[in-house]
Amino acid sequence: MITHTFPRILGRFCPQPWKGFWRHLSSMAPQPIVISGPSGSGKSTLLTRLFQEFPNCFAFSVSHTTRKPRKGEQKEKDYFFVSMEDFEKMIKDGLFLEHAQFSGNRYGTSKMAVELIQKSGRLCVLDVEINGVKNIKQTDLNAKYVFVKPPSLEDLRKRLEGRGTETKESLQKRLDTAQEALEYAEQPGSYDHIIVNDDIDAAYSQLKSIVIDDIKSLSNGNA
Ligand SMILES: Nc1ncnc2c1ncn2[C@@H]1O[C@H](COP(=O)(O)OP(=O)(O)OP(=O)(O)O)[C@@H](O)[C@H]1O
Repeated sequence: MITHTFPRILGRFCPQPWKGFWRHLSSMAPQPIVISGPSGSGKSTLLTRLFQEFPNCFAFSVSHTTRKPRKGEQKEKDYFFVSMEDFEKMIKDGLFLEHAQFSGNRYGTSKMAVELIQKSGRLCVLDVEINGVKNIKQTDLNAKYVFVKPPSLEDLRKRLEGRGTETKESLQKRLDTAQEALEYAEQPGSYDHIIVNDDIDAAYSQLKSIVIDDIKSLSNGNA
């Protein structure tokens, strides 16, 4: 029931980009949502549903990277492409919320990227792995931390196999990493909300209840 009535009520209030004008000081902006969980726990499935139900309300922050743009990638839409020298200067100046290195390239989420979204009148979503969560917690970003938990490691294995994206090695690597993420999530205070993604509809209702006040506050800011 809730699933069917919410979109009708809130769809009217969500800001359109052309209407969007940030009327609050950034300190009054809705909290960014940091979502984390083992690969295959269902983050993308849940977020896709949320973004579809509330179009123009959410946006992912754009990361900085030192890797070269791939064909079709757009500057400042897919990534902020920067040199290694500039990236390292940004680290030194404390401009990143979190950053990491993969295959010789650096990737990071800057404070500016989050602020740009807040100024556009959308709720910023950061989909990050466990180290990203730990790093962001060291900063002054006032975020909501949400963990998406699979019902069990066995379910997680089945889902990853069912998704058909993994080799035997990458599947095992993801399951090992999952164990670490689950242990961290069990520590008191690690997350504000833990969603057990057993039944997808129930998990989605829970996610929606976590962000619904923020969606309403966007509506008020743009009314
Ligand atoms: N509650 C659920 N019941 C059964 N299958 C599910 C459920 N939630 C998600 N799935 C399926 O599990 C698989 C993994 O989900 P998804 O790709 O959303 O995970 P993810 O956490 O975003 O992973 P990654 O971090 O690797 O992108 C998908 O095939 C999805 O359809």
